[in-house]
Amino acid sequence: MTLRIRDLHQRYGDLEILSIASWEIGEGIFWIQGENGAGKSTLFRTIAGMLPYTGSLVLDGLYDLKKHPVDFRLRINLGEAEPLYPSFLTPGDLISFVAEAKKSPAGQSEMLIDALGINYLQTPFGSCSSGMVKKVSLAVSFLGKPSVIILDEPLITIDREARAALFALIREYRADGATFLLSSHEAFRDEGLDVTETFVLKNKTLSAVWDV
Ligand SMILES: Nc1ncnc2c1ncn2[C@@H]1O[C@H](COP(=O)(O)OP(=O)(O)OP(=O)(O)O)[C@@H](O)[C@H]1O
Repeated sequence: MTLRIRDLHQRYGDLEILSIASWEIGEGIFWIQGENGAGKSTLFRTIAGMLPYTGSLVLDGLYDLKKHPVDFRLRINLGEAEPLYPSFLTPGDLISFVAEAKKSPAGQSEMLIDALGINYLQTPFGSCSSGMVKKVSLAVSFLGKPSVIILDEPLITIDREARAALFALIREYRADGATFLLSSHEAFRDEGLDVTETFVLKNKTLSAVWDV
């Protein structure tokens, strides 16, 4: 079992966004659908250990986020839908910092920088285009040896070449055992991605979708 959720509740103030009694996935590529505001980004941030929650989240059958926060976070990466970084920081700074935190193997940062065409390593984020910021956020979500990579709306703002490079990386990491949770309002059908299962987030919970 790659990821197991039990009795997960997530709220902002008095507003409950998630109430998931039980959800489990093995290895694969999972597409998470949902209308605007359904709570996909909230779900992803919660699974990535970025928001307080009640319930249990277990990765690889071994690491409970509450009991093993460091081991859990080392093995799960999140690429945010609309990433925001301090304007004074450069892509080079961010990539080196995350590479160290994620125990990235030698040469991996350079491979990702090259694959995604990141050519403004020393330009502060404040002067980078939104597509460049997004490419950097995608690059850092592949650093280390993650069991699960969550990509929230990975296709927004990136150009055609970066899109092709992203799908190639997803296929490569999947072949190496990584599991993906992807959200997108666009279908992935034409991209040659073998989606294992599709779920829809609706009424605060996840349900399987059989006929997409
Ligand atoms: N920090 C926050 N504080 C309070 N409410 C929030 C916060 N973040 C999100 N919400 C609310 O929680 C709900 C779920 O938002 P979320 O961004 O998770 O949805 P989403 O499915 O990712 O939407 P979209 O497809 O539009 O990106 C929305 O009603 C949103 O307004």
